[in-house]
Amino acid sequence: MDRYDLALIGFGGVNRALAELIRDRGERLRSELGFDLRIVAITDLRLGSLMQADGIDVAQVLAMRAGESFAGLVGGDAEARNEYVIRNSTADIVVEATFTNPLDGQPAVSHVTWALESGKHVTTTNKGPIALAGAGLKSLAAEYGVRFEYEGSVLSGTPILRFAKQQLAGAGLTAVEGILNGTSNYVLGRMEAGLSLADAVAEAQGLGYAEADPTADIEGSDVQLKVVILANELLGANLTTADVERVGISVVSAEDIVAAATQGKRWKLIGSARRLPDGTVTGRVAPVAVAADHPLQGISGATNAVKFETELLGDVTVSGPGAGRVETAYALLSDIIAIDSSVRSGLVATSAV
Ligand SMILES: NC(=O)C1=CN([C@@H]2O[C@H](COP(=O)(O)OP(=O)(O)OC[C@H]3O[C@@H](n4cnc5c(N)ncnc54)[C@H](O)[C@@H]3O)[C@@H](O)[C@H]2O)C=CC1
Ligand SMILES: N[C@@H](CC=O)C(=O)O
Repeated sequence: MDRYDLALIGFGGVNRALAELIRDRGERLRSELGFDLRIVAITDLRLGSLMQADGIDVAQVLAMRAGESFAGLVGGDAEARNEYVIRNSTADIVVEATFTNPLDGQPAVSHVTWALESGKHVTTTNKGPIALAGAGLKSLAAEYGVRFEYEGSVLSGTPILRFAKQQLAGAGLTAVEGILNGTSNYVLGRMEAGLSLADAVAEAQGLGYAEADPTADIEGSDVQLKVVILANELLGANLTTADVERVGISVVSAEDIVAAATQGKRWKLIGSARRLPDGTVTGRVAPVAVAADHPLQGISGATNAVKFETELLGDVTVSGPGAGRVETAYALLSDIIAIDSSVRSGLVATSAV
């Protein structure tokens, strides 16, 4: 396959960054990866829908200003006609990057369902579909002979899901623990520097780290979804969010931060999943004041880190970007590379369109 056509569902920070990568690095990606990427459809609540089977002029849509809509363009419509576009566009791959809904994953679960049912591969950075409907969507992908990829759902562009599945296979993974949210880690660091919680959150929003509703970052529900994903994907569990106890960083006051610093400690929001001796898997999210000798103490800003506890290797810790528009767009690219690999090895078709 020498080209994949993409439908972008949601055109916010992450999918715009993917479009910019295609615009700015298309040639380089082609020579490094052996295929072209072309965008043939976009939908967004604020812009509407656009379908152009011969390829959308990416520079033109990236230059559109707030308040403009796709309605005036050939193949454009003022409404985000997600189901129609997902089912009827000529895309090989649907790229889902709408808001994460931590309650039921909708409408992203439907977006992924429609794409798989219409024989299109899916890549998503949206945590809702995999944490809240992962098993069903994976079965659907298998039924329709397409790939469902979601590397960016945990640690954005840092490829810890594939790393653990492929490189730690057979090592006897027993627990996963880490800093899994870039916004809260950034905010805690800025509060150490004297900023208020609200000002620090505003900075994280400006940098593209925060969820559309940053309560998910601050109150821990974003990490709760990620703990569910890690437990189910890597520890063979079947957890739901109700199984994962959750406390967010709003309980940590400026005074708590100063008090921890006087003891050489730093507050971190830690998410963990652990297999107990009886085989059950537990999950937890809570802020912890970690001491200087803790491997996660030095992880600052939007950087995240995960410690994998294994029977054969002991602890293996991976750190890298946990949030950010370009970093997360890279996760989508890594998923497309995984899809290409399956297509080239004959495991799946380009798409069933
Ligand atoms: N920004 C980051 O660092 C990371 C983000 N993610 C996830 O990636 C996804 C996208 O993130 P961002 O681009 O940062 O969010 P964003 O808020 O910048 O963009 C989301 C876009 O989706 C659109 N949208 C929402 N609901 C829609 C619907 N029903 N139909 C059509 N369009 C819709 C919005 O208008 C918005 O433009 C989210 O689910 C987020 O949790 C995952 C890892 C890191
Ligand atoms: N808002 C999230 C984005 C990635 O999942 C974070 O800050 O980690």
